[in-house]
Amino acid sequence: MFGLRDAMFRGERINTTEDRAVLHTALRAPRDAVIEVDGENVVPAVHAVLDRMADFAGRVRSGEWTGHTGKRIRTVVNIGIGGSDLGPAMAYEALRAYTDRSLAFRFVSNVDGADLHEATRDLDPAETLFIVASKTFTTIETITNATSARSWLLDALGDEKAVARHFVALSTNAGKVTDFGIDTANMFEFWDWVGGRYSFDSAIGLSLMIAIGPDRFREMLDGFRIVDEHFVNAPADANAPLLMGLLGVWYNNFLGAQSHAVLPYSHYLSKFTAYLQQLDMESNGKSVDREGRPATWQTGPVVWGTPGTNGQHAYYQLIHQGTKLIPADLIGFARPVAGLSGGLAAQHDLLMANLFAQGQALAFGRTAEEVRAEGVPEEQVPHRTFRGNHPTTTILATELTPRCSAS
Ligand SMILES: O=P(O)(O)OC[C@H]1O[C@](O)(CO)[C@@H](O)[C@@H]1O
Repeated sequence: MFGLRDAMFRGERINTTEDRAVLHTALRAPRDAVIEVDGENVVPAVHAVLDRMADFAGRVRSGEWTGHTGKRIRTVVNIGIGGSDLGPAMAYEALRAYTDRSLAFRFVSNVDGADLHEATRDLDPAETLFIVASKTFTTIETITNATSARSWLLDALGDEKAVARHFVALSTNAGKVTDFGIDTANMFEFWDWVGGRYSFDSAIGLSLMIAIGPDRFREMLDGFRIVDEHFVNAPADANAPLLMGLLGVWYNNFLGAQSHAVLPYSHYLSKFTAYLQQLDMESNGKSVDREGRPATWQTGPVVWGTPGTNGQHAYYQLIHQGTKLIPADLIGFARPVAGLSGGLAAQHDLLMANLFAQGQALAFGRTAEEVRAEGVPEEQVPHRTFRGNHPTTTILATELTPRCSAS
């Protein structure tokens, strides 16, 4: 495992089926780092794109970048799917408290025309910027939605030249971007060594950078880097990514768990589990090993969950009292986000009390004796008993900030 980890950080082609490096970690490397792919240091190119993104994001945020008619951009619509949607959409929600509230952001992914319709029906085309996010620029959903968005814009503005002010592309494929009709001057590139599901701190994060600003975006990259360095340097028995991975192997293969619940006690993390589903299930959705031989072990669980406390009133019953073993991660923050005040900030204590109570109940359950001691009639005792001993991990941070969100 450590050998593969180190090969990954060195930029070796550990993705053997696509013969590629797996180097999303280079996206958050400091300016003076040297990370080579095929003998070329990729860090200067990473920072050149980050600088271009920062310049563009700054101009949209300040109003200097206007639409074709000279109106200020008011809404940014990201069109993408999979990693080109889930990452920026999740991070935008997570960091909403840090976003420029004078701008609106929408994320369109589904090829169902209703998605684009609902995202644009109340918008003024002259004030709308579309970001077409696609690593390959061949994905049918994204190209279809981008084509429809261009028609929507041109129907209103009636001039092909408007496309240059209202469309930018995020991609590795300059040829396809040009074929689509977006000038490569309006393209922010990334590279084939960035896997789609790991891409939101590449150019794919442009919508997020416009929302939170370049400085906050860089703080987020710092958070990623802290975890990268921890993963490389921490000893095995204190290495959080390693331990969490091993716990997954343990639950799945030795305790027979079929799924893994991720339960954030933060409304801002409402899209976190959906993002993790791609990260984990697209990565581990395999039934052969690296050499193509049938796997004789469980490769990955079904990842699922929604924010607490909503789930408590829906499916927690099955976690506590059902017949299945469902390991769970409970995620919470000591402080509410800065934007909350008064009674709404005070509700944070109630939220966190729920998290701690759930962790306790899942671990220790409620024995028949405890239930009887509460005066529950004997015939009700089996129905009120919780067996406990459900594996959980409680992940606590001080506050949901850009740096912390990446960790
Ligand atoms: O960014 P693209 O090339 O449009 O791909 C979108 C998504 O499709 C996939 O390739 C798989 O369907 C994902 O890995 C990727 O995130």
